[in-house]
Amino acid sequence: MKPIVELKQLTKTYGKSRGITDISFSIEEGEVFGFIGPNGAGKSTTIRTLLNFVFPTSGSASILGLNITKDAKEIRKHVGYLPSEVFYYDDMKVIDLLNYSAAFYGGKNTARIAKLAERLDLDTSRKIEDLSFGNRKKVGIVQAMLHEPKLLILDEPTGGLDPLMQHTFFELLKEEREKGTTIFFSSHILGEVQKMCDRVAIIKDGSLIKVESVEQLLKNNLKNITLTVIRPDEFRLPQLSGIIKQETAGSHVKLLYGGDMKQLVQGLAECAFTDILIEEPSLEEVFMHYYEKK
Ligand SMILES: Nc1ncnc2c1ncn2[C@@H]1O[C@H](COP(=O)(O)OP(=O)(O)OP(=O)(O)O)[C@@H](O)[C@H]1O
Repeated sequence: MKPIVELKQLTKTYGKSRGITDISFSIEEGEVFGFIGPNGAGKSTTIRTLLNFVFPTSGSASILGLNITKDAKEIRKHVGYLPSEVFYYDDMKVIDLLNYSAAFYGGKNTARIAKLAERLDLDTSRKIEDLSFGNRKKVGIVQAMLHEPKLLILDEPTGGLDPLMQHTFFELLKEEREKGTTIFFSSHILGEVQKMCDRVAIIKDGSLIKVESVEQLLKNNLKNITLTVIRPDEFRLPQLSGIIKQETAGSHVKLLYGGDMKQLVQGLAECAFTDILIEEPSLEEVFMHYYEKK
């Protein structure tokens, strides 16, 4: 299958300030692809570079086989973009802004606008200046989706939406996915990524740490192990390379373990403990492991 988005060593520096360095990954058609990283990691910079709002310092990227700098105008026609912060001309009515956006894509899309607004409970007759932050976000969502783009790029899409609206929003995304739309969204909320995405790229300090399927990330053989011990202060674990983290809380010794299970069992055979609990770590713990590793 041909990638719909492809980044090759994409780098963007802002003067002396680091933006992103050597980012390479690709997104296949029809995928829901998550882009996750802590604040300042470089998610928005990557997205803004892809959409030609800022110019890459080096490297290249393509969307739908088109070059992000040379063919930016053509790319815009097929992409729906929701920025992390939405700014509008305040004295415009919502419906006028949305009609104006539809005209930009060469259509009217009246029925689609009305349907999306209804789903999101957005009153399009109101002036933008009268809208709350969350309602402005809804305007951005309708704007991104109204021309039924092949690719949706959403930068922190749920910020400002209440939980009920987040649910509706994800339902909308699922419907888009079923239609074959490719979705690329950045987030720092792990639950969202786990729920929605096929694959995920993890970014930290401007560099890509990992690209992995959500399923594989959770299967990465990391285990949470809790040992109940009789004398915590006297308890000594054997030196095992798979022990990533160890902490003692009361009579419990907790390990994050990522090594060979047989070695662990053999090592523990010498230890004094009364109970053992082996659990899958949460996606959050898996991510923290990657964030902390570099
Ligand atoms: N216009 C700019 N001028 C200078 N430096 C910038 C600019 N925009 C971003 N940066 C820097 O680039 C790095 C990446 O920032 P970016 O906003 O892309 O991160 P992010 O992952 O989107 O973070 P957040 O979740 O906080 O939005 C940061 O070090 C940031 O300070």
